[in-house]
Amino acid sequence: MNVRTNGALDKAHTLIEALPWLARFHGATVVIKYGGNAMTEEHLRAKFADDVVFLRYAGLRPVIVHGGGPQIQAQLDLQGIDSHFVSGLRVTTPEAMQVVRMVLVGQVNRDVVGLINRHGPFAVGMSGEDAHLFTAERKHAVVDGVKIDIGQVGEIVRVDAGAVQALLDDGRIPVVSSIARGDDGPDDPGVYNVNADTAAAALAVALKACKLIVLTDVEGLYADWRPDAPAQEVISRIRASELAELLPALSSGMVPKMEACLTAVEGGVPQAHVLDGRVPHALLLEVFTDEGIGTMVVPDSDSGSGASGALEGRDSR
Ligand SMILES: Nc1ncnc2c1ncn2[C@@H]1O[C@H](COP(=O)(O)OP(=O)(O)O)[C@@H](O)[C@H]1O
Ligand SMILES: CC(=O)N[C@@H](CCC(=O)OP(=O)(O)O)C(=O)O
Repeated sequence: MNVRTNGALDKAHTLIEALPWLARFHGATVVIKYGGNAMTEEHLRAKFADDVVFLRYAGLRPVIVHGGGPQIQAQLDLQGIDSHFVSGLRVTTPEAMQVVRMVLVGQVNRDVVGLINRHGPFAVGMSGEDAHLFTAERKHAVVDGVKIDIGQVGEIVRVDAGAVQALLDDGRIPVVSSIARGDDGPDDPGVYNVNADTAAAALAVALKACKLIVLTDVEGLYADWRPDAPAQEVISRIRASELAELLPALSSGMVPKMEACLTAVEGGVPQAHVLDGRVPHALLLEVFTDEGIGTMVVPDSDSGSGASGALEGRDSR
């Protein structure tokens, strides 16, 4: 066998490794939260779009919910509007809300749609306000047992996924901004800012997705996280009850991310993942390889033994 044949065999092996996953996920809905580095670095942005369109051609039904925290922050800074975070959520004044909505719906959503549509007429953008997709009520943060007003931040109380389902049935890739319409009486400000991880989880539950995948800028959930500490250990698989125990000890952006994974799994989504968006083709590595990558959250009832053969490797990680 020559070197060229070896290379071809490697490629064939890679394709065959994907076979059980292709069979398992054919026709399944996957909700992907797009954010972090994967969203800001040009070469990763192109690979993300390749992966999403690959999933679609492979017979899955991908739905994108995008973030945009850094883009919002840049615009707030430019306009001299003060903003800070409490428990991973942006304190949102009416002035900040206008910027959040403009940046997410008018800028980031358009960018993501354009990126995917380089491959063809797949992506259709929508705000969570459209067709009553997300309805929210005012959310308060609780710090050390004290309730704190964080402005126009919403807690999703209803999801009407009809418009998203219709787009999926039409072969499209819905791209959703995490803005919700308000519906809480006379004080209702009309529109709420929702953390994008939280919005993705709510949509994954409503769509009965087979996976929620959250892309971020770390390898996954670190067992003992400290900023700038080298070589930290990533938790590759965690059950819902173990995660619930760990949640109070988590900090910053990981709080809404892991809460989102827990909400999804407790709401019936069989697997929720946090993946490193800095790794090129992270999505394909998670969905179509035996090992998977990042952190996988599973229900307590998950036995950890796969259906057969190659599935066992990853399902028991
Ligand atoms: N246990 C943990 N494991 C991993 N990252 C953590 C942990 N606790 C806090 N973090 C921080 O959370 C950040 C991810 O949240 P965030 O910056 O909001 O991501 P994104 O922009 O992708 O939504 C990581 O970059 C890291 O600084
Ligand atoms: C309430 C709240 O915090 N909303 C977020 C919405 C965007 C988001 O979640 O973006 P990332 O996923 O990039 O962090 C914000 O205003 O930044």
